[in-house]
Amino acid sequence: MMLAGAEIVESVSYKADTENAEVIAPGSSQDKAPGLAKLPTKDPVDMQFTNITCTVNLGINKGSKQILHGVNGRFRPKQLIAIMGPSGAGKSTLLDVISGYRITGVGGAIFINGRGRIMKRFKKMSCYIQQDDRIQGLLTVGENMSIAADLKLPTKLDKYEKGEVIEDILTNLGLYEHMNTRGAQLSGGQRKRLSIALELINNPLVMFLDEPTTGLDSSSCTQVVQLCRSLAHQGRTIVCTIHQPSASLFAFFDQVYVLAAGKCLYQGTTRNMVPYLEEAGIPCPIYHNPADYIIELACGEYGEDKIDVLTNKAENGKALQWFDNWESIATMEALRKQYPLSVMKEQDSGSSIEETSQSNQRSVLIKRGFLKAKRDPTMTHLRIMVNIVVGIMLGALFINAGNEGSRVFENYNLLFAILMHHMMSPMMLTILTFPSEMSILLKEHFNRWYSLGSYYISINVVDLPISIISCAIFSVIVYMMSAQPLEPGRFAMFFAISIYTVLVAQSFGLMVGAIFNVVNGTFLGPTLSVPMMMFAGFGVTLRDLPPYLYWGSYVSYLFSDTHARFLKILPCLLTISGGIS
Ligand SMILES: Nc1ncnc2c1ncn2[C@@H]1O[C@H](COP(=O)(O)OP(=O)(O)OP(=O)(O)O)[C@@H](O)[C@H]1O
Repeated sequence: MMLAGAEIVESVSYKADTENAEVIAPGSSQDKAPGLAKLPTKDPVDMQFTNITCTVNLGINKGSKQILHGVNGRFRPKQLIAIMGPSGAGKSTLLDVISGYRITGVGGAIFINGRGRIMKRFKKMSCYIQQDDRIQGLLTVGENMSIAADLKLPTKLDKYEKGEVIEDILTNLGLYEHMNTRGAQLSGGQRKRLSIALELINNPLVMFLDEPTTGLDSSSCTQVVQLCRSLAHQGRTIVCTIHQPSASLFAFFDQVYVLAAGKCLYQGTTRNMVPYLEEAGIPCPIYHNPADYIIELACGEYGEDKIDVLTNKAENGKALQWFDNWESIATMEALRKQYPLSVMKEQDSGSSIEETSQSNQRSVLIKRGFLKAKRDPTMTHLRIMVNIVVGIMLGALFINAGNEGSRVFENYNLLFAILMHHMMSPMMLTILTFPSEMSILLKEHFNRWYSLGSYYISINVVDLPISIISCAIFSVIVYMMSAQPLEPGRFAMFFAISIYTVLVAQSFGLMVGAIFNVVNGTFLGPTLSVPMMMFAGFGVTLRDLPPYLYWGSYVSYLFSDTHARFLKILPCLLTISGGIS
C-alpha cells in the first residue's frame, strides 16, 4: 500500500512568500536555513522524562484532576521537537512541567544529559517562550533587544560587542529593518520572532515554545518553524507545542511527541510516524496528512480502542524504536560518562541565578522604566492630566471655602473628595495596568532576566517622581483655589497626607493587581475601599463602632485621627505587596 503521508513528507518543496527567507523543503540539498553566527558553546542537551504525572486541584470539595498520566519520553539534542495532540490533551502542561514552569502537583523524574534535573542549573541553559507574546509594546525592537542584552549578557561586554550580538540575531530573524518599530506596532509573526530573538541573546541550549504558530498565517508559521529548525540544528534542543500542523509544516520537525488525554500515542521521528501507524494496524489513508490523521486518532474519531492500541504500542513514551538509529541512542549511564561532573563544574558559571548583578539589573530596569514612562499615555500623561483637571474642578466647586468660617462643612466635604481622589485614581490605574505588566514580569523573571527584588525597587523608583509630581500639581491647585491658609507648615502637612494616601492606595492596587485578574481586581479594589472609608469615620462616628470592630481603624489608611498610623501601615503594605509581587 502506498503511504500517502510519507509521500507528502518527502515531496514538500516550495517557496514561501516570506520577507527574507526562501523556504526549502527539509531534507533537500538546499536545506540551509540561516543560523546565528554565535553557536552554542556548551554541549547539546539530551532530555529524558519518566513517569511524569500532573494533578491539579479543582477547588474545595471538587477533588482533583490528573492531566498527565505517567508519560515518558526522550527529547534528543539538536532536534526540533513537536508536542502534538488535540485541544486539552496536556501539551502545554507537559511543556510547563519539563521546562520547570509548573512544579506543583507534578510527579516523575526529568533527566538532563543523564542526571536528575537541577532546576537552578537547568534554568541557566533554557528559556520558555509563552504563547502570548510578552514584549514591551512601548519600546522599539532595538530598545527591547538592547535592554535584554544589558540584562542577559555579561557586563564586561561593551556596547559594540552587545550590538554585534543584537545585529546578528535581528538579521537572522528578519527583524533588522524593523529595528525602530515599536513592539505594539509589530505584526503577529514579527512579535513572535521578537520573543524568540529576546531569548536568543544569551544563547540558550534548550528552548521551549508554547504554540509558536498559533494566530500566524502560513508563511509566518513557516518562517518561525524554519527558524526554530535551523537554531536546533546549530546545537540547541527546541521543543514546541503545536496544534495541527499542515503537511509542509509538519515535515520541518525532526521529532514528534503525540499526546491524547495525558498519554503518549507516538514518539519518534516525523518520517517514522507513517510506518508506525501502519505497523499498529491503523495505516494513514492515501493522500492524508499524517499529522491530521494522528490528531483524528487521538480525538477518538476512529474509536477509543485505537487510542489504547497506540498508547500500548508507544509504551506511553518508553518505546524508542521509532527514532532513527535507535539502537545507538545513549543510555543514561553512557550520557553520564559523556558529560562527567568535572566538565559540568567548569561550565557552571557563578552562584547567582541571573546573568548580571543586582545593581546592574536595577539600573537597566530603571532606565527601561523611565523610557516607558516618558511614552506611556496612561500611566504618565493621563495621570498628570487627570490630576490637573480634577484639581481645577474641585477648586472651582469649593472656591474660597477655606477662607470662610461658615463653610466649614464644605471644607470637610472638600477634604473627603480629595481623599477619595487620592485613594481611587492611583489604585484603579494600578489594578487595570499591572496585570498586563505582570505577564511580562513572570516571563522575564522565569527566564532569569532579573530578580523580583530588582524589579520591585525599579518600579518604585520610576513611579515615585510621577506620583509626587501629579500629587503636588493637584495639591497646589486645590489648596490655592479653595483658599486654605497660606502657611508652609499647613501646606506641608496637607501634601504629606495626600502623598501618603496616594502611595498606600498605589501599593494596595499593586497587591490586588498582582493577585487578581483585571475583572476581579476592578471589582475588589473599590469594594475593599468602602470599609476603609467606614473605619476612617466617614459616615460612621468611631465612637459608635462596636468594640469588636475597633481594629478596623488601624487597618484603614484614611483614618483621620492620627495619620501617623499611615507611617506604620505604609511600610507594612509596601512589604506585603512587594512580597506578593
Ligand atoms: N489549573 C488547572 N485547573 C484545572 N484544569 C486544568 C488546569 N490546567 C490545565 N487544566 C486542564 O488540563 C487539560 C490539559 O490542559 P493543557 O492546557 O495542557 O492542554 P493543551 O493540550 O495544551 O490544550 P490547547 O491545545 O487547547 O492549549 C485541559 O483539559 C485543561 O482544562
